[in-house]
Amino acid sequence: MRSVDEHLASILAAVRPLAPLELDLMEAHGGVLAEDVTTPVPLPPFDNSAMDGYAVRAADLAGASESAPVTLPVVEDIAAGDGGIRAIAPGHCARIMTGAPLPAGADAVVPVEWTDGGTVRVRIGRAPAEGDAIRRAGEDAPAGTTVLTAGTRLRAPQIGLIAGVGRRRVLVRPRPRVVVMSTGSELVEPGSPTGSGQIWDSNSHTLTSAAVEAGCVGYRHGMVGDDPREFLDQLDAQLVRADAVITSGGVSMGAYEPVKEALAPLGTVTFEKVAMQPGMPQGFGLVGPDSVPIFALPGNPVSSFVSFVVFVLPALRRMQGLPVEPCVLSAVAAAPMRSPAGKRSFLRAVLSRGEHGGFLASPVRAQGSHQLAALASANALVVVPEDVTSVEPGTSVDVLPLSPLP
Ligand SMILES: Nc1nc2c(c(=O)[nH]1)N[C@H]1C(S)=C(S)[C@@H](COP(=O)(O)OP(=O)(O)OC[C@H]3O[C@@H](n4cnc5c(N)ncnc54)[C@H](O)[C@@H]3O)O[C@H]1N2
Ligand code: MOO
Repeated sequence: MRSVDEHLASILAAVRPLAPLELDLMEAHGGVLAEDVTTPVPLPPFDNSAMDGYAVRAADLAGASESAPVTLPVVEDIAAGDGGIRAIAPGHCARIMTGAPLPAGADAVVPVEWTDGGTVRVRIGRAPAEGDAIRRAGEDAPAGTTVLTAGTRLRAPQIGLIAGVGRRRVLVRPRPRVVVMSTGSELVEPGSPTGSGQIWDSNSHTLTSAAVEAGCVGYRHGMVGDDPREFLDQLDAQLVRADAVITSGGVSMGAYEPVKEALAPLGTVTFEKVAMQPGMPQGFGLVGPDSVPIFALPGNPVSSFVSFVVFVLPALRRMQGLPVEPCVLSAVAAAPMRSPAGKRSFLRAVLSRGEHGGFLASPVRAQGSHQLAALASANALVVVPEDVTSVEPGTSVDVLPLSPLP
């Protein structure tokens, strides 16, 4: 039997990062930056007001209070976007709005709430300190600063930042397009009634969602029956839109194993027994003229999801130019756990904060590779190494979190 590490290494050796493309920001969203982004201007680009109020010279208001307010003439109104060059002389002030450029000579902004709101003269009942309510040019990032580095996932704030430094297009590794196909003549599309012996196709939904959560574009092709010819035809039609293909089912020892029967003769996809639980039967290889990676995962719902986490996720990260090492946490086992000798087990568990701030891993009650409800109640996988058959409560275990940390 092949080890988990050997199987993963052979996958990673075959998978390359996608070529970077220059994309418009809205298309780049979700991709991974393939260049460093430097701001050509300071951020903010000019000194401006943080409040709606009055731009003043702080010295003019020294000692101002509610009982001894100071009245200043208002020489002008400055709105956000106002492009003129403005200045205030000693003993004067300007009405100013949030985001408007600070006039020369002003060194503080008094919020309108401290005043009577006057437009010709204004009475101010509190003394500001120098610099109050002023946003200085470059205080967020001086001109020439690298504000984002290659390898950063472009989520909403990063997209906003690139727009904020004036760029419309950016070089990214695009989101890999992942086609997901389920096989099995027992499968029915959810929403349609099942007949005797039939079940609804959950795997294509799980795996497409997992691909999207991994930063990819997911194309759920849905189900193919148990005919290898039909499977190959449909695969062929899907390859035009695929950077990777994931299939589930049809890879074990049964009489009808369409994925294995269709792909094994190609000579570019190999089927292995991997020493893990769940997820033992695995296929991986390259298909089509563009050598698209294909992951032929086992059909049991928990097995296919665990296989995704252990093998597909690192490959999809490699395709995006991201580090592939999983985030492994250390937790204390809250209950006993068992694992077959010679296999690496991935037990479904709930990770929580323990009494002393560390993590506690509580295995969920049902550990069968068909038990989807139990999987959905878990937020982590406890990894039990090949040479360990029993884990006692209170001992330390490695854990792969499946969702944001508790
Ligand atoms: N004689 C042996 N039998 C089996 C072995 C073995 O080594 N020798 N391995 C077992 C293990 S481990 C696994 S895992 C499964 C893998 O089987 P397949 O990949 O061939 O998958 P299927 O037989 O098509 O389905 C297995 C199971 O999963 C259900 N399934 C499949 N697709 C879906 C889907 N899209 N949505 C929901 N459920 C799905 C299917 O109905 C079966 O119950 O083989 C064991 N057998
Ligand atoms: O290895 Mo199978 O994936 O246990 O059910």
